Amino acid sequence: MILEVDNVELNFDQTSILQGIYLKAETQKVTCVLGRNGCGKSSLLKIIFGSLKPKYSLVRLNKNPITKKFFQTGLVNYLPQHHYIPKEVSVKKAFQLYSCSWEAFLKDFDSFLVHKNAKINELSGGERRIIETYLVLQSKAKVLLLDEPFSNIAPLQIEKIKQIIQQQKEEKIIVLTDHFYEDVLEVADVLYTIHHKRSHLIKDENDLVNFGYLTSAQKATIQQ
Ligand SMILES: Nc1ncnc2c1ncn2[C@@H]1O[C@H](COP(=O)(O)OP(=O)(O)OP(=O)(O)O)[C@@H](O)[C@H]1O
Repeated sequence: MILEVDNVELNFDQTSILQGIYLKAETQKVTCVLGRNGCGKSSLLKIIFGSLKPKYSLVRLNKNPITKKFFQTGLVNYLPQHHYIPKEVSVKKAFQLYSCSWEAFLKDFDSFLVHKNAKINELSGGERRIIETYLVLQSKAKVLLLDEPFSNIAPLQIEKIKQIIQQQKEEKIIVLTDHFYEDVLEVADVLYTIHHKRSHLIKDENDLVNFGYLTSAQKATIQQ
């Protein structure tokens, strides 16, 4: 499967945010977007998902234009930056609601056993985020849009999330953005940055310096 988003043009009031964006994502290749705060990464994911209407955009799946909001097709799932599971729902109920196996989850995240009967808002922010990320990753949707899946998560759990991303990419298109750039670089098969409103395909870490995302010193640390 191939997802393409083309010619995105987004303005908020009189301010131009995105212009002429192109992004291509495929199954078996995790596609990542890096960029400075406020460059429009979350907006781009929302535009693909269909929850933000830009001035112009064209989303195609296997070359076929998506003519309605993408989320209405049931083919796409989206991890927003904010919590999305209603706070009164119990942890166990959340797994039922999202048709996901609690037992399978415990195999990867055994420390959550004690939270089985807790309400979701009784968990820490990071614990809640792990569950929300996991439920999106395990959903039946063929296209997954992940906005900051690594933020607020402890390193050991990030490794688990990355392993699940690697498993899921075999059959799903995954587009993700996060500022944990070392983790992003590790999972990324294809990498874009948004710079001066436009998308740029990244060839290597030098590009990330040239497009003003990393300092030379940060680049040197990655290469060690
Ligand atoms: N609803 C809105 N109304 C007006 N401006 C908005 C709105 N949503 C986002 N913006 C602006 O659009 C720009 C892009 O925001 P967006 O959240 O897409 O950036 P981002 O790259 O995801 O940032 P970050 O890395 O900080 O999460 C920002 O300047 C933001 O202030």
